[in-house]
Amino acid sequence: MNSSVFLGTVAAMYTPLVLSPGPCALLVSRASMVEGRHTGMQAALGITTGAFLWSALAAAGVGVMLGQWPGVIAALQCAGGAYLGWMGVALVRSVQRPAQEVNGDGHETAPAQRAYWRGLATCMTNPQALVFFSSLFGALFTAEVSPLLRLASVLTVVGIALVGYLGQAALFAFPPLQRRYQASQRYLDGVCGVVFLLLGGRLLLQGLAA
Ligand SMILES: NC(=[NH2+])NCCC[C@H](N)C(=O)O
Repeated sequence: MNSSVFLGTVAAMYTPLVLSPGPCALLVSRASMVEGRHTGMQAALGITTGAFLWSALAAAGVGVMLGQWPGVIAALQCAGGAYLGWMGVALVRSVQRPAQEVNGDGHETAPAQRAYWRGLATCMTNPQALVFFSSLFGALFTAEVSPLLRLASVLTVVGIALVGYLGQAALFAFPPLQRRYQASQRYLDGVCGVVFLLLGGRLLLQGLAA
């Protein structure tokens, strides 16, 4: 496979992952709608850092090795499940709190900075990312792939993540969308929370059963 076909394959595989709905997309869109574009962008940067780490691991061949150590996959599934579940519980609980507190700044000392770390943690424990980078994507990097092409692949992933998630952050900071979200925040947060809880629970069960 020549280099441009290889990088085209990387892009064609990764782009649908970025565009598909999931915990990362939820995190960025919610951060942008609730706390504004700056916080949404920090979440996007955190996710991009995670995409960099995942793709670098995959390009270094660790992704495929992971698939051969079921214990590591199981541990990651448990960690990911617990993290998603914890975010789900926090969202569901926020629904019961008085409205101001949900948006309140009292304990949200550095939401933007926190959003970065949340983005990174969400990406690293994202079940979709785990499956993608440890199997499909990891399998691209056979022994013949040169180090330069591996590096270019990582940069391709980082570029797509950056454009995709910063784009989502900008889109959801659009005032009419923000207003609409804020009008039904409790309802949407409850739904997001339950989705996170279900995803997390399923992942945890998979990890424990493995
Ligand atoms: N590095 C990533 N982009 N992670 C996978 C993201 C999958 C999905 N789009 C989500 O938002 O959850």
